[in-house]
Amino acid sequence: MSEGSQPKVEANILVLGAEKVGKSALTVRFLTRRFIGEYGDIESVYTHNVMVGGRDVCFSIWDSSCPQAAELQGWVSEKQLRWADGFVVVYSICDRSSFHLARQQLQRIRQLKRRSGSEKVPVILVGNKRDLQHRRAVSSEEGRLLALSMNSGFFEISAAETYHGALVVFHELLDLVRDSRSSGKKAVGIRGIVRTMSAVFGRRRTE
Ligand SMILES: Nc1nc2c(ncn2[C@@H]2O[C@H](COP(=O)(O)OP(=O)(O)OP(=O)(O)O)[C@@H](O)[C@H]2O)c(=O)[nH]1
Repeated sequence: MSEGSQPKVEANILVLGAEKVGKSALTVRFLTRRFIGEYGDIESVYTHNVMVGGRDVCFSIWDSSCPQAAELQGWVSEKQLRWADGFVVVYSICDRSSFHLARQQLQRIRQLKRRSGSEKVPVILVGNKRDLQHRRAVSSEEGRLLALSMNSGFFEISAAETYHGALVVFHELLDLVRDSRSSGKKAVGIRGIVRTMSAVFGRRRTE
């Protein structure tokens, strides 16, 4: 099939994280290649059509706003979880409390996704504001270890400094989403084969 006639890839991406970590800055940088500086607190879903690796991809990106109430800070709603194919969990390397919140959100995503039977969950942990080294409060090692423990991807970027960091995060997440879809199909395929085999052999044993 020529590349042109391949169906468009759709990916719903939920961007999570504490207040002021740079969720909007990361999202807008990916959408527009630009860093604006100040963003409204409005929660938005953006659609972004782009070619990735020769494929037509439609990203829907939900730039979530962090719940105000402290007890809901680590909250990820079932609606958000059902909507999202992949997750970007953002913290600021200058803000330890945002790193702890990221851990809570990663745990909640895995817990809820496991309950729904999803083994592989496409998630990227992002340590933002890497340009503020003099104010660093979370080491790269801590970020890498948290990502490893949660079986998620990991990048330290600066949405303020470059477009490339944002690009890599969303493209890597797209790969994880496509991998999880293909392994999901394989799993169904394998389950289907096992069911057929057991139906055939099972029937023979009882005949
Ligand atoms: N130095 C630096 N500042 C950043 C970076 N990314 C975002 N900021 C600043 O951090 C502040 C918050 O950025 P936002 O993108 O609004 O953060 P947010 O997580 O969407 O914030 P809420 O919508 O309140 O949850 C703004 O003043 C941005 O200019 C970065 O990479 N480096």
